[in-house]
Amino acid sequence: MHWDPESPGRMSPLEHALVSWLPRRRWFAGGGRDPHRVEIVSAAELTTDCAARGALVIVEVSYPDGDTELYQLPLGQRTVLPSDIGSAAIMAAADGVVYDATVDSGLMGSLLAMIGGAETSGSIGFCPEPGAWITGCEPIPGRPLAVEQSNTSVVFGDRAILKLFRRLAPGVNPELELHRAITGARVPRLLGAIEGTLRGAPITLGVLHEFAAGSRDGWLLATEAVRNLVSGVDDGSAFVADVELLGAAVADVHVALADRLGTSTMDAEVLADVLSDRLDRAIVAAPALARQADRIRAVYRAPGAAGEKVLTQRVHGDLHLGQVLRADDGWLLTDFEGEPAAEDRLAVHSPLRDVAGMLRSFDYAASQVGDAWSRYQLERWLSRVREAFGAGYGRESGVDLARARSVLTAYELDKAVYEVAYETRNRPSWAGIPLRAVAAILGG
Ligand SMILES: Nc1ncnc2c1ncn2[C@@H]1O[C@H](COP(=O)(O)OP(=O)(O)O)[C@@H](O)[C@H]1O
Ligand SMILES: O=P(O)(O)O[C@H]1O[C@H](CO)[C@@H](O[C@H]2O[C@H](CO)[C@@H](O)[C@H](O)[C@H]2O)[C@H](O)[C@H]1O
Repeated sequence: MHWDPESPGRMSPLEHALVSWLPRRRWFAGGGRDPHRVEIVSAAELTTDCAARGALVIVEVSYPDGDTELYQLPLGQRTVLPSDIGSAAIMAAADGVVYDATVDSGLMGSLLAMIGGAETSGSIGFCPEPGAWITGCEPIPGRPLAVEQSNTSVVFGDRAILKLFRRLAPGVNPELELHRAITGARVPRLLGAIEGTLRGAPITLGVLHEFAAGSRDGWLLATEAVRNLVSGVDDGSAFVADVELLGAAVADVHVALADRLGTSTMDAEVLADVLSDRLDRAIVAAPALARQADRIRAVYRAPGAAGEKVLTQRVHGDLHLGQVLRADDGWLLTDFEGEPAAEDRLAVHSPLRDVAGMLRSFDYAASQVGDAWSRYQLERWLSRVREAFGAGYGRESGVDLARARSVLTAYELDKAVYEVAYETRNRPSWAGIPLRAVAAILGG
């Protein structure tokens, strides 16, 4: 097949086509660089009952500066294409077109059935979780989510959602590792996974979860609440009450992670060094931060100066309103992969890191509208939201956020600094939101 690995050194026609196709994908993380070489390093053939061939392919992308990255490409090949294939087509060959298979509902159905059937293909295993309804299931057509993010998620009849990781790193993906550990906590139920080995190391290609049908994400709900507040539809109290439940859900997940994966302590000086390294990297993307660097580092050092120890554990790592779903029976936390492209040298953090992420997210939501009167209203609403989140979090975890103020402030500042870099790279017109937060924390 076109996706069979070639002998090293030569690029196949498909690899050539991928050199220009890949950088145009939303999930491609090359940071504006164009690869000069793509090599197929693994291909696991799919078992299909439709008129298509398919495979889960792993490619290694090389850049002129010597850097390399691994990506997963689910590929299909057909002579008669599915309708609406759009930009999924990669290469036309005499025996059919090769395309991104996530748009092919039949091939995605085959993938689901392979997980249900506990199949293996090459070095890849399709693994149902014990007792999950997926075991032995028939293929259900799958449709990709309209919003493409860092990865590609495919929904099966509102029953299951399969996240196919795009950029791959050796090792078990934390999304799978943490979900397996905290089954029963406020996260969507894990139904299965696609995992295997590459060059002798474990690798996770996909995770399958119960789909939270009818749920809405926290960002939609928060920005709707902000609009309703400023247009006088209501006083924002309904969302404030819901945020207390969100605080309790985050605490529930933290308690489960601590119970099942353990806790440890860290000197606050170590945390200050880690946050300081992150600041150095943020300054590369957003040099304007350099002017405030000394004052930022002073905030990071404050807990150490007070002789504090920091309780650490596995955490979510990139918690914000877009990562929480309000389902009929309460909030669920999703997407445990941590920050995209995280270069953090710590595997564990204080759970206050996630609390800080949510607090920053409320600020983002409140920054979506803006004249002087609404700013005044929104500042008051924001205090209520922060208080409600802290109350729910404290009730469920026993942690009094007011007593953890200096560590929490260090994490809030760290998140705002990260956001300045993230926005400068990805959405420059949003950079003012975290820049104002950095100034407010330093001034307060
Ligand atoms: N179990 C689920 N049920 C319903 N929607 C979900 C579920 N898990 C994730 N989603 C939605 O799918 C989208 C992509 O998920 P996410 O984990 O954030 O992917 P990515 O890693 O690509 O950022 C998000 O909009 C999220 O709200
Ligand atoms: O969802 P991802 O894991 O890709 O997270 C990245 O992108 C987020 C934006 O989509 C970014 O979040 C920032 O913007 C959000 C509003 O769009 C806001 O709610 C968050 O608080 C803010 O951090 C996230 O930081 C980034 O890692």
